[in-house]
Amino acid sequence: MTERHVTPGQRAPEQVTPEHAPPGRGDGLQVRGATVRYPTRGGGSVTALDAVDLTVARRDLVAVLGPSGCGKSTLLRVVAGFERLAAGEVWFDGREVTGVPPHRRGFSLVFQDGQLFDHLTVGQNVAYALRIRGVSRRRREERVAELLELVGLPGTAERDPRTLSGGQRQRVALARGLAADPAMLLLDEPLSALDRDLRTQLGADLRALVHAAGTTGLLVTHDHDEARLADSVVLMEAGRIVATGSPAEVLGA
Ligand SMILES: Nc1ncnc2c1ncn2[C@@H]1O[C@H](COP(=O)(O)OP(=O)(O)OP(=O)(O)O)[C@@H](O)[C@H]1O
Repeated sequence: MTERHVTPGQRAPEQVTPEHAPPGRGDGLQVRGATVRYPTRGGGSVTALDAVDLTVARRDLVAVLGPSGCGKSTLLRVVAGFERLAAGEVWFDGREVTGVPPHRRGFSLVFQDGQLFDHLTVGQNVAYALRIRGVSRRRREERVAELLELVGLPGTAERDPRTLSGGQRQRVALARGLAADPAMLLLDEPLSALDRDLRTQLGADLRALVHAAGTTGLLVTHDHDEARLADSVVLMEAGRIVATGSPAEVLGA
């Protein structure tokens, strides 16, 4: 993130931060004033996101960290295009995408449990988006081999996903998410279903993977160690961003 060294209350007056720049300028993701309210039973509403500003520079991996219910997943869904905003805007690479439906944003989502298709092979899972796009079989096979290599599972294209470990399945889910060259990779607690060792292993690779794939990543997590893997960390509380900076700045050394 370009405002990596800026935390609330520490902004030098002469500094022009992306928050103050008009949306549309600059590469990467800009969320401006995003507000999401959910209706409650009594006819009122709960504010899940309260005028949130978020900037993610292209090719960075940013972690959104915070306690349960603080609005992390809602923010991720706003970026993905699954939430109706009560106020605010979402821009990517200088283009406003606020009203653009999820499948037209060119972003990929990876969830906690990977959600692989068990009736398909590993390779068919990874190639899924390419097949829908009509990419030739030969090119698909090449790309699948590249991606499986990238996630540390070379030579597994013919495997049945049910024979893989939890960590391997998450790697396949990441490869599948990257197959269509997404402009953004949106990761919702991608490691939390894994046991500690696998979490450490895959976590250590995650930032390198995002960088190697040349994509921009947003990682939602409630785990401090997981957040440390990112280039920068955004800390949320009760629907607001309360700190932004490098992992050391936000979480301490
Ligand atoms: N569909 C919904 N209808 C009503 N309220 C919702 C809905 N989705 C989320 N909320 C509320 O919005 C707030 C933010 O929820 P969100 O799922 O974004 O939090 P979170 O930080 O991702 O939590 P967790 O880590 O537990 O997944 C919470 O108070 C939650 O109860």
